[in-house]
Amino acid sequence: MGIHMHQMTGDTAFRTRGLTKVYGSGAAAVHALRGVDIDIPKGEMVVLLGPSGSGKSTLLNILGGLDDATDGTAQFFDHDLTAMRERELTLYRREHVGFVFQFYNLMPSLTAKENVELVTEIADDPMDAAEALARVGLKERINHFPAQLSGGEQQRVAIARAVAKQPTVMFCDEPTGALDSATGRSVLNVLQSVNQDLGTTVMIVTHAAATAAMADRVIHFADGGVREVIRNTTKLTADEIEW
Ligand SMILES: Nc1ncnc2c1ncn2[C@@H]1O[C@H](COP(=O)(O)OP(=O)(O)OP(=O)(O)O)[C@@H](O)[C@H]1O
Repeated sequence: MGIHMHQMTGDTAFRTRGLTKVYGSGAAAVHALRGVDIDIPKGEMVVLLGPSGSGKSTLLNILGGLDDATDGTAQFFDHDLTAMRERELTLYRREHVGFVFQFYNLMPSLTAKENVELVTEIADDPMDAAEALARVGLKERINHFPAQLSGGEQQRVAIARAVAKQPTVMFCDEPTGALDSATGRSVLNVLQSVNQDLGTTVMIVTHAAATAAMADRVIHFADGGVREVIRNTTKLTADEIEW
């Protein structure tokens, strides 16, 4: 496989087979993933639900190239993530992946625009930082520092930062976990528009079960495995879901 992965053949963004993750060993071993088989078509909005400790974040971290698997395979289009070395995973993350976490991870000493520019400066074909911030509704706030922004606004800066690199996929781990319901709704609205307008595949791990109504596909996790996958025939908008 080449260093650059611009060629992405097929319509399946992710395919895992027997994906297994064991942390530690011996008596202390934790089986976080016990043989996960999933297929995620490109362009979908996917929501992962399940009890605490069921393996959702572990799956997201492996698909995002942040962690390695113990066994099994995880394909990103026709590239095998589980066969990649650290350097290839770094390039995969840089070129294709946007991350959004519960706690926004913004640099406090940088403005909203500068926080986004941290990413656009190293991306291949980035969106203009101001444009990314306008897309998440922060046109008037680009020169504010994180401490001058609300939680929801800070999360939208984090989303703008992820979106600005024009990633193939966005992984969001509890993106609304620290937000009240109205603010959470505005963040989901932004993620929905990224998925619909830019065609970005979006995967959201959440404890907010109502979010499932926005998804194309809902994956229910339990005990390190997939318990059920539901495909929604109709989707609600972020404004329509009930919290
Ligand atoms: N770095 C690690 N070292 C050891 N065990 C870990 C590590 N990361 C996760 N685990 C364990 O793996 C299991 C799965 O954790 P994971 O974070 O994937 O679950 P989750 O479904 O995302 O949970 P939550 O909803 O609480 O975030 C848990 O038992 C957890 O304690």
